[in-house]
Amino acid sequence: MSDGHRIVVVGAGAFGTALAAVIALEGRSEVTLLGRDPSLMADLRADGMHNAALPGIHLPDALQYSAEPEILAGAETVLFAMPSQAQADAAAQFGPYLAPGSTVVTCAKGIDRGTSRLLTEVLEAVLPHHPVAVLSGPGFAADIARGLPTAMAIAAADIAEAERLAYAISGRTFRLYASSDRTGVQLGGALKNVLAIACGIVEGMGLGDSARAALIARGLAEMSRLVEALGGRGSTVQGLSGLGDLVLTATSHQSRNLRFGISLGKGEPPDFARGDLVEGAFAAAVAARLAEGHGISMPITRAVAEIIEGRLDIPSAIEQLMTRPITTE
Ligand SMILES: NC(=O)C1=CN([C@@H]2O[C@H](COP(=O)(O)OP(=O)(O)OC[C@H]3O[C@@H](n4cnc5c(N)ncnc54)[C@H](OP(=O)(O)O)[C@@H]3O)[C@@H](O)[C@H]2O)C=CC1
Ligand SMILES: O=C(CO)COP(=O)(O)O
Repeated sequence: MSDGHRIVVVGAGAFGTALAAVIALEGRSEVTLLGRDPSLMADLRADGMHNAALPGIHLPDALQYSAEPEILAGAETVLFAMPSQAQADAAAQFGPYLAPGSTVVTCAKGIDRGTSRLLTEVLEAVLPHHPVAVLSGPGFAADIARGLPTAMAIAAADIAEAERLAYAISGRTFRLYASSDRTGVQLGGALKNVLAIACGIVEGMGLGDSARAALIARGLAEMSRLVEALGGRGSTVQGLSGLGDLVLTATSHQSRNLRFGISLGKGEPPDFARGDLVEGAFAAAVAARLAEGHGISMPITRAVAEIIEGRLDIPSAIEQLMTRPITTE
């Protein structure tokens, strides 16, 4: 039975559809998936399946679909599940329809490229009268939508708000842990994508699993330095968003960021058969710029950014990383 909490998930891609499906499966909150394409939403309603984003996965009967932004007026909580670089536009587009005081949760894993700002800052600038929370952590959309056990983090400035959201969104297969560190939780998601690309390069070049483990551990140190520099808690990235998500995406071929890195490592053009979104390819340069601006060392992130921009070849990047001055851990 629903507790009467109403949630709208905006963005009918893989993650938005999976989140809406898993919330509907539990039935604790009423949930509507809001997409921009009316014909897609009509097809989802008719077929109970999103063949483009989540092929072969049945969506729960309780899930409702809409292409009408007016539906937002009835929601206490709104999840923004579009890509990072679309979050500012989405806030401008959907903001006027939001119910007063409703909470907006960014579910994207990235940093705004145009402004180098965190997504919470981007959303707060456009939606100053709405609390802004962050959902991030390890979980592939297909696993979540299939009802496989998954755990993620949800962060709000007010921990009581994070706990309220965790309860409203969690279910038997999808478990959210509450946090008050929005900076740590969102940077954990954004930066792990950059490190997954690095691990893909290592895999594509056949450099071995030991190199991958070193990247994961040293990458985690980079993450926590940037989190602290931007006012978060370094220890946050030792949790689900950060280490948890890095282990997942640095090792699973389901990850688009890992697959992109593998292509780079093999010297092949990336295979974007379905126009795959590779968030780390946007985040690398922004994170490297932020690190430089704050005077902190993020050599792996910087190398990934320079490789993607074509300013550094992979053998030189490896040489640079391996010949840095010997230091303490
Ligand atoms: N896929 C996954 O396993 C996971 C993804 N994420 C994160 O979720 C985010 C989205 O990824 P994912 O769902 O995979 O991406 P997809 O490419 O599958 O879907 C993105 C969706 O965003 C919609 N969209 C784009 N711009 C806007 C806009 N301005 N307003 C409303 N909707 C918009 C698109 O709608 P349209 O079709 O109308 O253009 C599309 O449906 C990323 O940041 C990703 O890192 C997080 C965890 C897991
Ligand atoms: O963030 C994800 C799982 O937690 C999805 O990773 P990719 O975007 O690399 O596919």
